Amino acid sequence: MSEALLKVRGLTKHFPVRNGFRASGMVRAVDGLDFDVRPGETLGLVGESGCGKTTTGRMLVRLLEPTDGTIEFAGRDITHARRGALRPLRQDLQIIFQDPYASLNPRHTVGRIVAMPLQVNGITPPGGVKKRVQELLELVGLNPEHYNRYPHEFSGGQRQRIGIARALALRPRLIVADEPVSALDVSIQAQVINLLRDLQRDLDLAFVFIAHDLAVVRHFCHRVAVMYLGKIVEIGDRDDIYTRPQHPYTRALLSAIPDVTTLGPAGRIRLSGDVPTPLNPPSGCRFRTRCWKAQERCATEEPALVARDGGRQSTACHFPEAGTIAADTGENLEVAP
Ligand SMILES: Nc1ncnc2c1ncn2[C@@H]1O[C@H](COP(=O)(O)OP(=O)(O)OP(=O)(O)O)[C@@H](O)[C@H]1O
Repeated sequence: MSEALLKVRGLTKHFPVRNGFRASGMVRAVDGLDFDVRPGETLGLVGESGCGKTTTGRMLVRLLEPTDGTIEFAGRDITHARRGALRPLRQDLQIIFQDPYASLNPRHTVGRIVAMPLQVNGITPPGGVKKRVQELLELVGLNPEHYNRYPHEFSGGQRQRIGIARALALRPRLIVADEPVSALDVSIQAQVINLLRDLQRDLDLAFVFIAHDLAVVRHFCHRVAVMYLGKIVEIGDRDDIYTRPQHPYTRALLSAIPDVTTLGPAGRIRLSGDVPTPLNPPSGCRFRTRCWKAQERCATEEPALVARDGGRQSTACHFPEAGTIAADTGENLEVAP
């Protein structure tokens, strides 16, 4: 098994909440994440809105300063890398944002947008910047002749392709893709996902793929980490997570996918109540206030991520589920080309 490209340990982000000038509390957005990503691998980060996915992604590419924990990339501790040290890092580590409308400067041509990372990093590729940008446009399925056009002249899917071309300009080794298709029509989503998959194969890219849509994650990711209220509650190989989820929350999330109809005897699991506030998360297991299996111990003892199945799957639950999901969930979840 190859060495981890990205190694995250105890990664934490707390945002202070102010009442006027006084700090009145902490939003515990991300609270002690541990995970690795190997070269060429895609790790899916899934969970409901507000569980800390975007905050995690932004810390990974150092757009946000972690409160605690460490981020190691290619054997280097980059947790608190300063501006000068970040420059070479930016080449290896890129981000694609959710909103292809907001993430492209409307006053710049496509050529200028895609060339920006090259120029900021003072890189002149052989053959020149224009040639490289046109190659990149071609690589993501856009017409290189559109070099001088503006973002508003493109559809949503095409704009996301422009964002992908920009992320690829420096030949990164890892891309954090933050909900890259959720703002797009379903038919376009499949095209962009297939593009990312092709690029991954051809360029040996690693991805941290942030999404709330479990069907998309299944199609694209090798491993999956399920987050709830700032914590990873379960992480493992994709097929294990989808067919043998052990954490009640993972089972509930999976049961909400329309095609997963026979989730054991329970069928569709409807979680009661709202996600508690990260300002004051529940003691013990954070999921316990919505968990049908919760017992006294869950309120007092925080469950650790415990590896099972020879380390392929780890679950943070005092009373994990056993057994396989009966449904053949694979085929129905294919994203059409
Ligand atoms: N700058 C900030 N200041 C205070 N709280 C913040 C800040 N950024 C995020 N949060 C809070 O941190 C928590 C996690 O937010 P985050 O955006 O990371 O979640 P998410 O899982 O990506 O959700 P979504 O899918 O809606 O983007 C939320 O409660 C959010 O309100």
